[in-house]
Amino acid sequence: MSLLRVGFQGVKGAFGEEALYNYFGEEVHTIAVKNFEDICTSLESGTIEYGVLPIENSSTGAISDVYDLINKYECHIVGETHVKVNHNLMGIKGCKMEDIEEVYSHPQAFEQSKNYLNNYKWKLVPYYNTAKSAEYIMKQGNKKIAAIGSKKAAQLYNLDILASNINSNNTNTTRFIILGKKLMVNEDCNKISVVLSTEHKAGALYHVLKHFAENNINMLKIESRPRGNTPWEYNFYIDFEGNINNDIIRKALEKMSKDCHHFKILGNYKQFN
Ligand SMILES: O=C(O)C(=O)C[C@]1(C(=O)O)C=C[C@@H](O)C=C1
Repeated sequence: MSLLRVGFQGVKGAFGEEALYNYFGEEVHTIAVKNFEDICTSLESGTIEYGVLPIENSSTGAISDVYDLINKYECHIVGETHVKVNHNLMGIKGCKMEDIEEVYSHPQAFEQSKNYLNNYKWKLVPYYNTAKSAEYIMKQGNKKIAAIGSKKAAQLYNLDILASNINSNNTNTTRFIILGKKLMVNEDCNKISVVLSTEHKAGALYHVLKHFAENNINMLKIESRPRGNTPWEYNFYIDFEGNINNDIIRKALEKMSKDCHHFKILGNYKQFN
């Protein structure tokens, strides 16, 4: 039997890899890619059947690049999972705090560890991914550079942890989405994500959102992102409860789409709890 090919960003020890195993279990063929966008292009080309991307963090909010990607590419959200994210400062064996001059990590990790990092004057170097930063530190073998990442990354790349759990918030959690090529709906799906844009006129968004209230549909989240080529116009990403095979939901979605310029169902999946 051939294993499912599932992609994550980074290298072994990335939080994305942990999310992947949480969702699919260990019996999968994992494929590591360099950038978030590579997950979407790999789905498009068929190199992977599913991909895992971080979309939101409990302390720092939306991961905007991923919001933009799921609108840009023909991919769909087929699931979600949460990972408790604890960040650790790590350096090569024998490295001491006073040796450190530069710290490598993903910008999200810097943001999530802001309070701790504010106590030091280190140069923060944004890098592809937390685990990729740990791997880089190992390869450099230089005591002046450290990385921020998972405990697993420290173990895998033979690094010493100099400070553990440096995240500002001890409930720090990242929500990951599972992307597939097609919309997948079964009776367990209870969360829907859509992206839409409206005309730039008074009441336009209200006319879309009123369908939620009128049909007693519970909205879970709304996020806005610039549309890019039309300054000061926005795409709205909305998560709400429901299954698209339900008549009330289907009719509400039809009406909503008529009140929008752009309307795309991103996915119907089982909410993580
Ligand atoms: O997966 C990783 O290790 C990453 O570096 C990415 C990422 C992210 O983009 O949010 C994943 C989880 C944490 O929130 C910090 C960083």
